[in-house]
Amino acid sequence: MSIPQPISNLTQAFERTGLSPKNNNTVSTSPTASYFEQHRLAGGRRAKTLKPFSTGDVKILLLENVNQTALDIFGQQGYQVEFLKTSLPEEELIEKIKDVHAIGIRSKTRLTANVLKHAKNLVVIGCFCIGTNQVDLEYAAKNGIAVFNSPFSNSRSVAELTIAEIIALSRELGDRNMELHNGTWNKKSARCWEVRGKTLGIVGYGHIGSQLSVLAESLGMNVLYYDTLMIMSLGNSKQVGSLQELLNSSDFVTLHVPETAETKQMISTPQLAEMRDGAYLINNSRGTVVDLPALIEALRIGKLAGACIDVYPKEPRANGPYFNGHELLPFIDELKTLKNVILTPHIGGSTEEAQSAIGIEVGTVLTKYLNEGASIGAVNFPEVSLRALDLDQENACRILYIHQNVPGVLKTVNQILSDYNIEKQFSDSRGDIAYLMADVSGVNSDDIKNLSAELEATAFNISTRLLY
Ligand SMILES: NC(=O)C1=CN([C@@H]2O[C@H](COP(=O)(O)OP(=O)(O)OC[C@H]3O[C@@H](n4cnc5c(N)ncnc54)[C@H](O)[C@@H]3O)[C@@H](O)[C@H]2O)C=CC1
Ligand SMILES: O=C(O)CCC(=O)C(=O)O
Repeated sequence: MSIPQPISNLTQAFERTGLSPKNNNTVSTSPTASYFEQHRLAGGRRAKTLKPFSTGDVKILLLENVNQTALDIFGQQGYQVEFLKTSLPEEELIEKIKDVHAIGIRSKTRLTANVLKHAKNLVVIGCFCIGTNQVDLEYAAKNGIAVFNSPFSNSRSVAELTIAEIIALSRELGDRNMELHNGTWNKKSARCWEVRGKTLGIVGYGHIGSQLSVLAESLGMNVLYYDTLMIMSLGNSKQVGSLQELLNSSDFVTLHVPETAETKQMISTPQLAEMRDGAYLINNSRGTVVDLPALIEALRIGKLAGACIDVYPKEPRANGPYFNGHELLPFIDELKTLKNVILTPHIGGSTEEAQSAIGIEVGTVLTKYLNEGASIGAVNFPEVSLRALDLDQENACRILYIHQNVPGVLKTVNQILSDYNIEKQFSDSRGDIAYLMADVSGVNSDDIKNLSAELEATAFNISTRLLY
């Protein structure tokens, strides 16, 4: 596995290749030839390599041990990458985010409005995971920062872990393992079951829930699911009309919903009371979805026969002991005293396959956004893309204009562009934000500077980038 180059080495490498930054405060959007080797246009035409309007280099901060595959992609672009294995405390994050153009995180780094307001050069955020609840998506959009995630690259890993946990709970594997590690032989079958013929209740039948449904049926389980949307049942699974119906009818309940206001503590004392006596609960979604003290009580009184928990209301920033007053401690201390409780450190999506696929997926979309402006797949932003300019298109530039979604913008923009030939143009909006991409020909470098200045000066401007 190659180790990311320190920034100083990268700078030297840029100097050798003549791509050295002259001004570190501006965004370079200069992809390397290798990127465009992979991006040929249909019909054998070659995509034109868009060069930066402003000189400088893209600086990317990657936190939380993002996979090597992403580092390789950014490395090929010649971006300056700073890579850290952990997330950062807020003050350090604010310091580091000040001058980066892109940031890559996983589930722990909180990109709040307070952090993002310091990110003056930030163009794009990559969540190298499914969940995006850790980012203030609205604040980011209003400030012209697109956010991308990886919607399904780790879904299978979570589904497989859940299958393993269903069997582990049913056979009390965690306890038998601990006992033998601690010197006790305890061969027992009482209250240990096969999973065949049991009912699995899935809350949230999205990418993970539906994949899990197929795997569970292959083990001979009956599958029920509850979702706020009407979703096609896979195999013999059945959608139920209410959470209560699912809780009443399931031997295992597993949660696969996102963190939202509606899912906060959706499993608390009343819902636990609705579960079957001796049922099991699995939470591999988000820590806020389950009321942990209520779960602890349900386990303590024997209402539930066991639980698996992968996610917690507040999780440690880095690997290692979480003691020293961490919020997790009181919960874990109580959970440790209970039978048949399996605790994992948020590893649902942590497999080599998932992390490598996520690195490639998010690395690629961030690169496309930085280099071409394509926002397809953004979770907080209008989704816009244009086919590339042809290699032989001289004197052309691409305008990326993020603006407030108010009447009169296009009139103003088209007025500014009216002296040039607009090759193609596309615009879309999402809530208060709109994004216009236009390829304009017949422009020289002075025209490009003027266009940029005029667009930035419009009253609706949030962010303007020009690529040529
Ligand atoms: N433990 C881990 O390492 C991982 C955890 N996750 C968590 O799992 C969650 C689910 O992931 P996916 O299946 O990919 O998401 P998804 O978006 O494909 O599916 C979520 C489903 O939940 C449903 N839903 C939303 N609110 C609901 C509610 N109040 N009641 C019932 N259903 C509701 C949605 O309609 C959707 O069908 C993620 O948002 C993430 O927080 C994801 C990956 C790894
Ligand atoms: O692997 C991670 O860091 C987070 C996984 C997760 O929870 C997600 O993908 O939403």
